[in-house]
Amino acid sequence: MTSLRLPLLESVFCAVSLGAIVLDSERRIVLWNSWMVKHSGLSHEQVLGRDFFDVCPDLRGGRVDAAIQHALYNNFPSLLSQTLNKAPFALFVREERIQQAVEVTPIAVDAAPRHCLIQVSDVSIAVTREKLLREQAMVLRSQTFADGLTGIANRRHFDVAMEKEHRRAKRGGTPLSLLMIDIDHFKAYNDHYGHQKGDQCLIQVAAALAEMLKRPCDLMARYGGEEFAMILPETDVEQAMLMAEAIRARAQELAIPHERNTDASQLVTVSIGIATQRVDAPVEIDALIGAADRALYQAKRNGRNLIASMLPA
Ligand SMILES: Nc1nc2c(ncn2[C@@H]2O[C@H](COP(=O)(O)OP(=O)(O)OP(=O)(O)O)[C@@H](O)[C@H]2O)c(=O)[nH]1
Repeated sequence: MTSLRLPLLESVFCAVSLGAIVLDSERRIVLWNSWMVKHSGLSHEQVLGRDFFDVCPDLRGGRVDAAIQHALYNNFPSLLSQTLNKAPFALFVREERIQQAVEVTPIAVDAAPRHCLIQVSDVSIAVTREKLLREQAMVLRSQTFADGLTGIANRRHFDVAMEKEHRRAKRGGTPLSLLMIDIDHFKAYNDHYGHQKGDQCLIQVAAALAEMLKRPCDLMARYGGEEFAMILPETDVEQAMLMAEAIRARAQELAIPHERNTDASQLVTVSIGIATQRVDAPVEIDALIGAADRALYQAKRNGRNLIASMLPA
């Protein structure tokens, strides 16, 4: 019976679709199954009886080495973390290195010192699927925070960023400015040139103004239909004024014709409202937004293509 069982066991080991290697207590290879032959390109004859680290020199001193020592000398099994050991063995499928999960288990052997079994599973499909899912999640996340028309940050992104920057400004004792930017007479633009041209105008203005932001914490978002908001951390009133003037000028420089604009240029122009939270006078977010809105209204009332500033109360 025993004489039948050994060849049967060996056949089973060779038939399984994962890598199986058995090492004796001297770390010599006593079993190297067909899966290993197929994917390593090393035949039984080339490996059996040889020192494991002569066959796989790259693994010497690494995590697989430590796991083998644990199994042989401390009788501890190990499961190697996949994130740290993506593909320790040089195993390939169609010239692609196989992503691996490796398990090292001590094995008690009758009348001989302990051996160990190394199991290598191909997890390439799972790893690829996981990577794809992660990428899809990132795309979805960026879509959730991006405006569908202009591609800049949307209102939700603005709300999250505003909360964060407001907290940061309070904690760090730094000023925080908010700009509300609105295209002048945009209803008339749509009526005159059509909604599609209106969309193109929004895309062009959004891209040009967003490009002006150079610091990583600055954010431009589409706040409403034809209204944009800019969060400028660590920016005081004077700096915000300079930025707003540069934005106003940039919008006009785009030279988008707007025959129905009351501005003499007959080009698309923007009005801008500024509100700044001073270091010595912190306010709630709503108060800051309210002040920027009122300032924008003031700029419109004063004639458009203008900038106005309000103190948040
Ligand atoms: N094409 C286009 N138009 C939009 C979009 N969102 C809002 N609008 C239009 O923007 C216009 C905004 O008009 P109003 O709020 O009356 O203001 P306005 O005509 O820009 O005038 P002032 O702001 O006072 O200078 C409306 O006609 C909206 O239909 C959009 O995504 N695409």
